Amino acid sequence: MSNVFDLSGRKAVITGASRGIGAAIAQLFLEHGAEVAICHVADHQNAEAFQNRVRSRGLELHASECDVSDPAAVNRFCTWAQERLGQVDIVVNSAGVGGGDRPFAMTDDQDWDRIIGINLRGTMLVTRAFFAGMLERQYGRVINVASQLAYKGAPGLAHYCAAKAGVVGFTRALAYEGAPHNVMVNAIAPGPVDTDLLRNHSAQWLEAKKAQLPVGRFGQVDEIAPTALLLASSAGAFYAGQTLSPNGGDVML
Ligand SMILES: NC(=O)C1=CN([C@@H]2O[C@H](COP(=O)(O)OP(=O)(O)OC[C@H]3O[C@@H](n4cnc5c(N)ncnc54)[C@H](O)[C@@H]3O)[C@@H](O)[C@H]2O)C=CC1
Ligand SMILES: CC(C)c1ccc(C(=O)O)c(O)c1O
Repeated sequence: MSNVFDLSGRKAVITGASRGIGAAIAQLFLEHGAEVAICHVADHQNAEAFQNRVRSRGLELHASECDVSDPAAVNRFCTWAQERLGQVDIVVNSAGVGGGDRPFAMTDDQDWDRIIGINLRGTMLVTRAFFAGMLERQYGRVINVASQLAYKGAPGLAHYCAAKAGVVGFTRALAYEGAPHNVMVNAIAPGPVDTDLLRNHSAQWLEAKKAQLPVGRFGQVDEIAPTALLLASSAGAFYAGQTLSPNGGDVML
């Protein structure tokens, strides 16, 4: 019987995947037969531990450092990934940073540029490095990790919410260019997920956040990764320009 979630023979690049949501997606893709290259920033310990875990199961994970907001670093990383994988079929833009819960009036241009640079510009840079090749080969999947805060907004996170809303818009626009060529561009907009990024917030912030959630708890990374597998595999072949929200019912569209 065919497995519509099978990724055998597929080559995937996943940014921000030394830990958290990106790592869970990389793990699931490997388990479904994909060859995977990841990047991270200054997180060698987690990246190596992840590689060792994968190797102990007889699989191989390519990992490198790359700041996705730096065009030169992105070019080097994308060339490096293609040397290891060959033609890349799937790109998952998961690299992201939060805003530190700082009121807008206290932020400066540097804060804004950093958050937009990594979350939005980084998504664009990495996608652009692979998009033309996907169009040429008439096959590709781009999966952008946004956030439900793109819809909800949140105090102290104006730059982050703007960046993630930008990712949703970028996803829709690019889907029009990709879909006629079987290059499907979609996004995932999770609710709050228990990762280092979320744990950066104060205990008080986290308690208040949890109390707002219909399910009364944060998501786990393994509850987000299957949505990426759906969008990456033949099971998701008819999705274009969509933003799917595994969010425990916090935002219902
Ligand atoms: N944790 C959450 O509650 C939610 C997270 N998200 C999004 O999910 C994505 C993943 O977040 P988490 O796994 O929670 O974060 P995390 O902090 O656990 O992992 C972040 C990953 O991104 C990498 N990274 C950070 N800056 C980078 C840069 N400049 N270039 C390349 N890689 C970089 C880190 O090295 C790490 O591998 C982000 O885009 C985030 O905005 C969306 C909704 C909710
Ligand atoms: C960790 C980031 C800043 C974050 C925090 C909270 C939510 C949420 O309440 O939905 C998110 O979606 C996030 O991306």
